[in-house]
Amino acid sequence: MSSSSLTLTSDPHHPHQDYDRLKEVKQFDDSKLGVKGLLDSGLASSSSIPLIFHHPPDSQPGPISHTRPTHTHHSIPIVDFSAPKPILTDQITRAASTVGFFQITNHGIPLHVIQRTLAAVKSFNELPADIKTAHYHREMGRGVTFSTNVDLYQSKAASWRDTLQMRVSPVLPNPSDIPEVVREEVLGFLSEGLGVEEGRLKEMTCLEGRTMAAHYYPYCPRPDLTYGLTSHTDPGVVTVLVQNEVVGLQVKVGEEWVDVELVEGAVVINIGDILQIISNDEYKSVEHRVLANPLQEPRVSVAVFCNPSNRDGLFGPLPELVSQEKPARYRQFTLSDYMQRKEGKMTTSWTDSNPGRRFIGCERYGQPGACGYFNWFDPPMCDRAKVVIPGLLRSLGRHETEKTRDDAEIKRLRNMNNVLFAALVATWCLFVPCALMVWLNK
Ligand SMILES: O=C(O)CCC(=O)C(=O)O
Ligand SMILES: [Fe+2]
Repeated sequence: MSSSSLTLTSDPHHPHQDYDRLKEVKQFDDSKLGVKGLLDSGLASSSSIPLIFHHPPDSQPGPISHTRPTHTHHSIPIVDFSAPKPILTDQITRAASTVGFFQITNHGIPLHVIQRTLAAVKSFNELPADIKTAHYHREMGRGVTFSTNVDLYQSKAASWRDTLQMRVSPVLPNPSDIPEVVREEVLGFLSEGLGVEEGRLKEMTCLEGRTMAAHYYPYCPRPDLTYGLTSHTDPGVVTVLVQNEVVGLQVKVGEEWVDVELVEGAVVINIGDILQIISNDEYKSVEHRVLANPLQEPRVSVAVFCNPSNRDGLFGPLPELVSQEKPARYRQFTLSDYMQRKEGKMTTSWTDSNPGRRFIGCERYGQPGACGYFNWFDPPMCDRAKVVIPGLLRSLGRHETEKTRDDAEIKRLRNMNNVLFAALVATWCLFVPCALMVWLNK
């Protein structure tokens, strides 16, 4: 679909009589324009953005100051990585067990590497629309997706952001993938801060499943109505993030939303849900969000999520952190179960147009009241497979019906056989004594 044939409702007071949100979300997604394309095609004006991006009035951010950061009672700790080890362990442990976020400086990653990475993400998002649309899809099984909001069909309102997501482990496509060194060291400190062996988290494959999300937050004409990224916690072990010079990331500390201050060259680290569980609640996975960008300059960030790569092993609070005074707060779970619960259930489609193609969707997808989350896991099927597979399935179905009919017939004949045999036996039982009597009476 081209931008000229895309019409999206904008006015919240006069929505089109038959405004169908899911239909408009799908039209927008099928257009493959992304938020940046929407903006460039003039489908969002200085005073309005499409209704699919409007968050419910009670959760809208309201007026946003162009001169943030705002002053709050709290701030996100900045840890100087060149400090002596005991100080580092203390600072990182303290941050991880309170606000769940910290920034590190003097980590040894050259500033130009960070800047180059962010510049590459910006350039990709600013490529001509026809080149970018070729990359736009949300099939997670391919390892790379580019789309507006990974949870576009799951959330109640879309957010003003396009994301390129990549699985970067076990094979790292780019050897200069920045945050690795830091990530390894930081995990070492976090293990030590927990009082467990330095390599403990690494041993549990906590570092090995890595996904990178490169976010692009273009200028939003109505940042008071929508978000760049809604409030969430990260599901994994830790997230390592670099951001450009446009603010927007906020962390919830108590009842306050605290801006993550811009520190040139710093790397932001936050604790994810799995580390909170493994640490038996010593470390905190804290809610954070990104405000829609009110500035002409786009906000760019690159996050690397570290997850255990062993999806079928059991995870839970480390035994050395469980005691009578501090019993286990969580039971053991496998990562597959955990992710399915978080993301939705993997199901295989058997429709004629997508026979055998797997998708991830919320339970009861398509039924009234269900969440509407749907994501193909497998790539699209070729036309020949769409003809051949349903044909084979129909033929299999026919054979199964015939087999069921044959089985029923065999059963009927067996029963009849049994009846006849019983009749034969009965006849013989009557005939033999009769014949014997006749013979004896002779
Ligand atoms: O863009 C950002 O600064 C935050 C990204 C984030 O929180 C995420 O991808 O989970
Ligand atoms: Fe996050």
